[in-house]
Amino acid sequence: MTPSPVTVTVTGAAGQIGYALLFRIASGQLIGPDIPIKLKLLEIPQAVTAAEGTAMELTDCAFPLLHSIDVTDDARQAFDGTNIALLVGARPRTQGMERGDLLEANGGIFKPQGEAINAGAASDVRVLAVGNPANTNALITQAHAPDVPAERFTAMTRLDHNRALAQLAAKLGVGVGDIRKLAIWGNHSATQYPDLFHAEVGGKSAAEQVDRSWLADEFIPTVAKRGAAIIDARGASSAASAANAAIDHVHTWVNGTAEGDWTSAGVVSDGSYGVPEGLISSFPVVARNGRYEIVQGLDIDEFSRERIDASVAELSEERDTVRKLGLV
Ligand SMILES: NC(=O)C1=CN([C@@H]2O[C@H](COP(=O)(O)OP(=O)(O)OC[C@H]3O[C@@H](n4cnc5c(N)ncnc54)[C@H](O)[C@@H]3O)[C@@H](O)[C@H]2O)C=CC1
Ligand SMILES: O=C([O-])CC(=O)C(=O)O
Repeated sequence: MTPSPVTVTVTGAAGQIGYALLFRIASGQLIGPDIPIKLKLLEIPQAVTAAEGTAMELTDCAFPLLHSIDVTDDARQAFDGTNIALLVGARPRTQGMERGDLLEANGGIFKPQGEAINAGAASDVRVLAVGNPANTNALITQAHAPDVPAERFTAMTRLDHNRALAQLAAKLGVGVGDIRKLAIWGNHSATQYPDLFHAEVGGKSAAEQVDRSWLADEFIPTVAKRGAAIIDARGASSAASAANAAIDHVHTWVNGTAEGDWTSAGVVSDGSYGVPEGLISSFPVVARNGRYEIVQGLDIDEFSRERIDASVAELSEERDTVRKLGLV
């Protein structure tokens, strides 16, 4: 028997991540290879025609799993019945814009989307904020969807996680598949903390296999500033790697992490590791029974503590700013 279709909403569908993401979703890579997909694409009015063009190309792929495609500029319609909401469309920072201006502009996008999710999404909805500032955009969305359990709102730090895996694998001359238990903590920003102290390579501590100066002066800044390095090189921000990470995030959420491993995701803090309750911060997480859970009981040394605290302080400041703006 064919499983019933899953409805996936993608915002910012006409953007560069949207173009790298939609074809992979429609081909069955988001959840599983047998599950039909109903796509709902949300764009601003000026970009609806471009999104319709992408929808025409999706049709032309004749993907067996692609059940239907709706394109709209109406958030209520886009999130009606949605099971998985990928919030990609966001207001980018432009010249002269302060952080507060950026948060306010994004509040104008994510608040109505939260309300629309609250009003019409399926009862099992899962939400991933990709658009930056991803953690605080997820928080704003969650604040406006009080009827949806808070744990369903997440922010994407899987790209940072994947970047960290690739950097460590190259350094040690191993495959990314040989690395376990790496973690990104905090904000999806340059303050994030990629943590090797619990990571294992070949069953041994990763931190013990690299020297401290490489870890502190090369690994951490390379991972944390990778987004900016891509913009410098490409003249545009990461798109295919971001789409890939969004696929990974949802696939793991639905299908689970491997035994003895974990991944990284921005999830609502329950106060673990001193991260204020309610902030959407990246943690090491396992996915079990369709839920992301924060890995508990890790020892955090002084080196890690300082860096986690600095990134979490930035998240708290962002929350204070959006509170003052009445957005949460
Ligand atoms: N969390 C992460 O790891 C990463 C996040 N990003 C972020 O993802 C976001 C999207 O990136 P790109 O696709 O490259 O940007 P883009 O500028 O190519 O596309 C964004 C699209 O969003 C649309 N949009 C704007 N407001 C909207 C609204 N209210 N409703 C629906 N659509 C709306 C725009 O019309 C545009 O088509 C950016 O905020 C970027 O900074 C990018 C890479 C990694
Ligand atoms: O800075 C950006 O817009 C892109 C981004 O988040 C990343 O590549 O990590």
